[in-house]
Amino acid sequence: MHEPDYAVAGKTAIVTGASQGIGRAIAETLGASGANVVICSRAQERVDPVAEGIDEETEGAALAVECNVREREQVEALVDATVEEFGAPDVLVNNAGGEFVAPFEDISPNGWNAIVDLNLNGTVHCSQVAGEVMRENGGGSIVNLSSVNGQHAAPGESHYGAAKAAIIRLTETLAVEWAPHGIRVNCVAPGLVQTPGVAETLGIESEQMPARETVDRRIGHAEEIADLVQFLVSPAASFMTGETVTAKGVPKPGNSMSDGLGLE
Ligand SMILES: CCCCCCCCC/C=C/C(=O)SCCNC(=O)CCNC(=O)[C@H](O)C(C)(C)COP(=O)(O)OP(=O)(O)OC[C@H]1O[C@@H](n2cnc3c(N)ncnc32)[C@H](O)[C@@H]1OP(=O)(O)O
Ligand SMILES: NC(=O)C1=CN([C@@H]2O[C@H](COP(=O)(O)OP(=O)(O)OC[C@H]3O[C@@H](n4cnc5c(N)ncnc54)[C@H](OP(=O)(O)O)[C@@H]3O)[C@@H](O)[C@H]2O)C=CC1
Repeated sequence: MHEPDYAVAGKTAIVTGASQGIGRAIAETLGASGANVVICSRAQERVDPVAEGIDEETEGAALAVECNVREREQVEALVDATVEEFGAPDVLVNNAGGEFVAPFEDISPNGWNAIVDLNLNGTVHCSQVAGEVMRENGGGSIVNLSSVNGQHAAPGESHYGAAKAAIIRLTETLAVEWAPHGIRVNCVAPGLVQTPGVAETLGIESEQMPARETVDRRIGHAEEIADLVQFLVSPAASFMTGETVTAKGVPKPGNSMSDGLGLE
């Protein structure tokens, strides 16, 4: 009888931006399933406790590395540290990302570059550097974090939306280019998920629906994105590459809008 295989035990996974929020949930989920997890953020003291928790409370092992994904040399050091500690990465989750909400006319060149650099170029650096090791090692699996903002327009999200849309096309292109190397590349596009970053950026502090009338779905949990990522990097998703999977919850009862986020 066939049983689905969601196993990641013994795999080596790099998760960027894992000091909190979705990245932390992904790292803890993979660790709980027995993966060796390498996590990074811009501050060593913020990733250390997460790695300690994974080491102490899960089957998996963890290594915490300070790495700003916008800096190519730091990404190279991250991958070097991974290889030294656990061997070649089997999994890369490009989760580090962020934004500020502002009208297009109020975004300075530096502000635009900061968001594109973090979300898009950070994904490029990590994919190129880790991808090289994966190719030499005979394969792997990459998951990129896009957003519903990469699929639909929303006011105040021009820079972030452009970067997250580009990540979707990058996912598709790498899936084609790296298929011969045994590397699957997929993407997840979450709707609104309760994280410290969202609380800070959008001022949403609780499970309550945002005040904005158009947002008609409940806010997601980071673990609901982590479970999807685990599926995508597992053997159960061996027939999937180049896909962007949206996870944005079901519309509230009685809602007649086809897109529950109200984004056009
Ligand atoms: C309900 C809806 C449903 C919406 C439906 C669902 C949508 C989900 C939305 C959630 C998305 C998330 O990603 S939530 C996670 C968000 N978390 C975060 O963003 C926290 C992480 N933030 C950061 O890392 C940073 O603050 C980040 C914004 C990337 C900038 O990094 P830097 O350190 O390089 O940036 P800074 O030096 O601070 O600033 C760089 C430039 O950006 C400008 N800048 C910074 N903040 C600015 C602002 N608010 N307005 C204008 N400009 C700003 C500065 O003035 C600088 O430009 P100059 O003055 O010209 O020099
Ligand atoms: N939450 C949501 O509603 C949604 C989130 N997303 C995407 O999911 C991902 C995670 O979001 P979320 O958990 O909400 O974000 P948070 O802001 O809560 O967490 C962001 C994480 O990224 C790290 N980080 C930020 N900048 C860098 C950098 N330059 N280099 C390395 N690490 C960095 C932060 O750590 P530190 O500060 O310690 O460096 C932190 O661990 C992002 O890509 C986001 O765009 C997409 C759709 C919806």
